[in-house]
Amino acid sequence: MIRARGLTKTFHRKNETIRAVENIDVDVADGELVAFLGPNGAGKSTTIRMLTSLLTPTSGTAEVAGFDVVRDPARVRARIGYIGQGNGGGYSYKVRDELHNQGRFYGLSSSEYRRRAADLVESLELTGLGKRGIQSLSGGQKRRLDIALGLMNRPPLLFLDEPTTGLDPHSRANLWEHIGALRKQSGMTIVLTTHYLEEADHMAERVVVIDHGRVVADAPPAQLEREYADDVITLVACPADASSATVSGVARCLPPEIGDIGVQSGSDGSAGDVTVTIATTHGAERLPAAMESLRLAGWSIRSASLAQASLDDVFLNLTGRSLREEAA
Ligand SMILES: Nc1ncnc2c1ncn2[C@@H]1O[C@H](COP(=O)(O)OP(=O)(O)OP(=O)(O)O)[C@@H](O)[C@H]1O
Repeated sequence: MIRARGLTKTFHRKNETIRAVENIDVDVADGELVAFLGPNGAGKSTTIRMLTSLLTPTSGTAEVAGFDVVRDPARVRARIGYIGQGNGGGYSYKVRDELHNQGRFYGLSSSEYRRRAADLVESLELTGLGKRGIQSLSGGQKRRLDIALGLMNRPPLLFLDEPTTGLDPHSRANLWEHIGALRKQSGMTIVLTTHYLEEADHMAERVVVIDHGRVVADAPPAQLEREYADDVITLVACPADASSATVSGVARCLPPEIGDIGVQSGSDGSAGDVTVTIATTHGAERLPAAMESLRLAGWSIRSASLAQASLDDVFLNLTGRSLREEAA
């Protein structure tokens, strides 16, 4: 669906040169859901705007839905839906009129756009709102209307630029349910931008991490977490058998291949405890083995916890900065 090579966009403002996107290669297969993840100003929207033919690349090439974005922008636009960051509907218009107008812009016949609008109103839970002015809709309803507008032409490829930013958690979950259902119905390919880590983690099949205009990683979220971050097991133990359990021996009783082991005397609860941390891959599988090894060495386990690697850890390890903190 998408094949971009060396995509670059440089803006010139007064005496300033802004390298918004530098040399991005990206491929998206038919039916995939890919998230572009990165902090504010990373270049996500600029990339999407080049892929949707709204911005001309400074250099590089992109084929989208089979057509070159520079040579054949009209054919690209006929095959995509694009939902930008702002709400697309005109505020003084009514929901149904906006949908019908969108259908007209795409050259659908009157019966076609009426049928399509009715279907989308139903599947995006906008039933009963057709005659409502757009300004009176809630944030979640407005965003669902945006998606309906982007889908009027039945595009095989949908671009969503921060679809859930500004929505409360309930509306975000609800929007995702709708996107998931539409995807199931139509097998649509989706490319979205987000800085919500959980969203990229749970919804996307592949995450393209973008920082300072460059792709710094591109893989399924689980693979990124395996390759660029560790799970951390924390065990708090106390000696069950004082004769064999020594603080200095605690690391030795764990198999060395389990991961990077740290040992500290004491815990929040008691100075007689020992706190063991293990940075490792596949933490969930290794946790029981670590507990068993400690038990066999004469420790009794007071508590065990597992912090699984997240996309924020991935971002931190790749860039030295926390995406979560930057977003906050
Ligand atoms: N039209 C423009 N003129 C000048 N600079 C621009 C223009 N559009 C974007 N930029 C700059 O390019 C860089 C990338 O911006 P872009 O909007 O692509 O980032 P983003 O990752 O989408 O950020 P956000 O998450 O905040 O939307 C930023 O430094 C931005 O200020």
